[in-house]
Amino acid sequence: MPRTLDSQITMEKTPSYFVTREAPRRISSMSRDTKLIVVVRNPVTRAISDYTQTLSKRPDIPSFEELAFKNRSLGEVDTSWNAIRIGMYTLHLEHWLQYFRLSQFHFVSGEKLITDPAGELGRVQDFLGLKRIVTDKHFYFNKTKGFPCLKKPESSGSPRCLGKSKGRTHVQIDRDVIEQLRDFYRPFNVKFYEMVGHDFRWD
Ligand SMILES: Nc1ncnc2c1ncn2[C@@H]1O[C@H](COP(=O)(O)OS(=O)(=O)O)[C@@H](OP(=O)(O)O)[C@H]1O
Repeated sequence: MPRTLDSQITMEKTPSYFVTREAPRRISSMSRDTKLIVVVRNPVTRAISDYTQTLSKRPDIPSFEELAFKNRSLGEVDTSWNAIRIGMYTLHLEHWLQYFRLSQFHFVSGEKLITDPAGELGRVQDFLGLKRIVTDKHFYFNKTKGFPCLKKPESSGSPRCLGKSKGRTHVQIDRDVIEQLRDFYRPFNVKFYEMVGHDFRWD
């Protein structure tokens, strides 16, 4: 991490920190006061998004259903498949809480980040102790992309949306499979809401 002045904060992100076993120990040995921001979304949608991304790189992988279940008729979900395991947020959080206090975490709703980006980023700025500089006036809804985009990023004068790999059309998954996964995740979600004191309303 680069050195910073007292008036500066340094941010670093990678999607896999939250689910990487060694990450909390390594980060806490670097700084125990680090603030941690985690974007979470409905784990069922997350799993489908994850699969859609992998499929775009490796079109020959088995179907979502084949990977998601050990035994579909018995409803046995394969928790060793990363796309499933990552969405079991309580498992990961419990491990992080051996190194950090819950008050050091802020959980961003992946759903609200799309429907109300300014509101969600307002809460991030509050958590970081920053003035609310990023507000509604920085975003517009891009109908072609189907997502909010930045009106004018700092680095250029023209609007900017996230790239093609963000916001892909998801693979169609059978309704029953989705129901089975919802049932599977429900107890994990409820426990997660209790742990973080916020109901993300994923049901
Ligand atoms: N503004 C805006 N534009 C486009 N996409 C947006 C935006 N805000 C949030 N999202 C959601 O971000 C999802 C992709 O993020 P990833 O988790 O794949 O990113 S990363 O791996 O952490 O870099 C991506 O998930 P998918 O829709 O499943 O592709 C989006 O739903």
